Amino acid sequence: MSRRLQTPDTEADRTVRRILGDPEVSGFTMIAGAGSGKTTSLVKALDSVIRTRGAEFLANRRQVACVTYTEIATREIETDLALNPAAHVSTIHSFLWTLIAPFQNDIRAWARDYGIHRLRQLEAELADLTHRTGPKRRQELTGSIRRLRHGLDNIDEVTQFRYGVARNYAEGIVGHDDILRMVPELIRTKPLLTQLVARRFPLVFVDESQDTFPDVVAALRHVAVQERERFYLGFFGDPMQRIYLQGAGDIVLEPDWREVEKPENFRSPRQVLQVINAIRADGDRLVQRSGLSPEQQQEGEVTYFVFPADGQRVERLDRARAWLAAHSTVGAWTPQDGERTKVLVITHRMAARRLGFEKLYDVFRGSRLRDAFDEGRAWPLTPFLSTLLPLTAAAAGNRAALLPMLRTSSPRLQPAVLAETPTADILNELATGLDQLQTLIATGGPGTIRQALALARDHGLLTIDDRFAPYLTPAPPTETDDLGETLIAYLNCDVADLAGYSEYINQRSRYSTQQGVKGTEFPDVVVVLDDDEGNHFQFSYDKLFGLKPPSKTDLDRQRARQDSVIDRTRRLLYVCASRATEALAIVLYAANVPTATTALRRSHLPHTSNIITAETVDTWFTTQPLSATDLEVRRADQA
Ligand SMILES: Nc1ncnc2c1ncn2[C@@H]1O[C@H](COP(=O)(O)OP(=O)(O)OP(=O)(O)O)[C@@H](O)[C@H]1O
Repeated sequence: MSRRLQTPDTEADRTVRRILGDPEVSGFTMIAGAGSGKTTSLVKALDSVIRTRGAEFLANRRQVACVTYTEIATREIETDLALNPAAHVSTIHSFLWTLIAPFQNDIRAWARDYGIHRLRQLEAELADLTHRTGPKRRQELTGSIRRLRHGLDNIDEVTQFRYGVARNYAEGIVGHDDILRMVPELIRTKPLLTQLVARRFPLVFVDESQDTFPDVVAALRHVAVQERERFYLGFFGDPMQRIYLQGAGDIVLEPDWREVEKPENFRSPRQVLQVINAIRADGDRLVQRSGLSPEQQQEGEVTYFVFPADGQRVERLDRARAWLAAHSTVGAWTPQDGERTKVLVITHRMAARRLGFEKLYDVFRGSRLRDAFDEGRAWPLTPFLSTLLPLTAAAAGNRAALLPMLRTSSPRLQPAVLAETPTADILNELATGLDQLQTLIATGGPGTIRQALALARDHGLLTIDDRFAPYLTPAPPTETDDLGETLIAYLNCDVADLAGYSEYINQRSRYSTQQGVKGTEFPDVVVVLDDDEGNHFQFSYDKLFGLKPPSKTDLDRQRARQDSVIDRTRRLLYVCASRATEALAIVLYAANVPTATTALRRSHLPHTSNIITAETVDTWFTTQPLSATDLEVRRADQA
């Protein structure tokens, strides 16, 4: 039985089971703090539905749906449920696609309408440009208009629409953003679809509801209201853990929904719980108490470091970890302890340097794809992350997985092509392409990203996004726009660097972004507070600790009780600090160390009486034999 299912039931779990069977209730929200066991309760609720209604669902081709925020969460919950076929666990995009995929004509009609609407918008923008607008924006708009027109001209030829990251109607690809717009809209406007959702998925549970898109929440609410007798909706979330600006935040209850409380915390040791309650005191003031008995709850450990924000950040962080390994009474921190320690960074430079993708980082840092790069969803990287790297990994170790993967990615394995070309020829061509791709990735070198994409396109391993087309020719354009410059620089990078980036984005390295760490937990956590020379506009630890004055916009927003950069940063710190199950280290990089040290001491944060400085760590470090130093930490990271 899974770890989550083995935990003792809480009052909340019993309440959920009771209201799942109550005809007067058609939904609930479980809004509770970090580590309160929301995901655990979600798994238990799924398990309860499977046990009570699983056989009936399977006989009628129905399932209980669980919508998660990340692929990693999907895999975890599926494992907890032993892949039970009565449950459908998926990310929001994939769930929405499951709902709409059978309605190919509706997809075509929607895509045509939306395409025409978007085309008008782009054409109007182009017409409104004045001579003061630079040539780059004009080129970008012209390119978008040309691609969209091409898509609309060919949309009637598409035999089967598929779901991909970037929109390409000519190839039948509906993009990520389209799905988020299209499916909620169709659910709300097509009564038949509303009924079918309820019939196919009589219960839908949504995890991380605070970050779920408001349109999706509204569409599910619409189904709940329209199909009240047949449909049940459960939301699990925590507004204090909202990371994304577009998240739904609080969920307003319908009259027949219930609010299930879960006041305990089962994850944090005593000192860490004091820290996260203190962070939350400046937010919604929710105070958690431990759900464990005094004997079960550990004391834990919290350590603060304040270091200068200079060129020595990475080295100092290594030394801090070595220092912790030598001084900590709780955490391990040492390289030998493998997976125990997670370092949470807000920008990626530190991880990029250590994991060997600094060139990629630099390419995207200056581009408007920067946020998407940070979150692992920049479209130029998608061919590698979602197709080519998994394909080469499967070719090396799990060949049985290859064909199903190629069936999804390869345009040569689509029914229309298969009907005209001998399958053996197609498979040979794909195998040759894969062999060459493996060799290219193993060899690497400048410009191999361009070579790998051209190779994948020529051998039909995947459909290449239209936007690459001008840059994959032997003579790419010399005059181009911002995006073009980013693409050229990206294509000139080394394909071997993508491995480190992929490890990182998929949370398989020792580093993780603070934005991407929700829902997880680790024994020892280092939270790096670094505004990285003030370039990350959504978050600012300097503003949170009063080291930098709020801007006029921040003040206006605060006065209007709107979400400000300070609120967002506080929530980010809350998410990060609450990941530690044993020991927490907070490393603040500051322009002025004495001021930052004083600010930290004066903050509400507990255990700040002994803040470790760079001098303390450096002095200790110089007296250490080499084996205890950062070299060991560095070697373990690279391994
Ligand atoms: N009833 C329980 N008894 C003991 N431990 C529990 C119980 N429920 C959850 N836990 C443990 O507490 C930790 C946090 O649980 P879980 O991840 O479900 O919380 P969460 O509320 O989803 O967390 P977060 O929102 O912070 O990601 C896990 O290690 C889990 O095994």
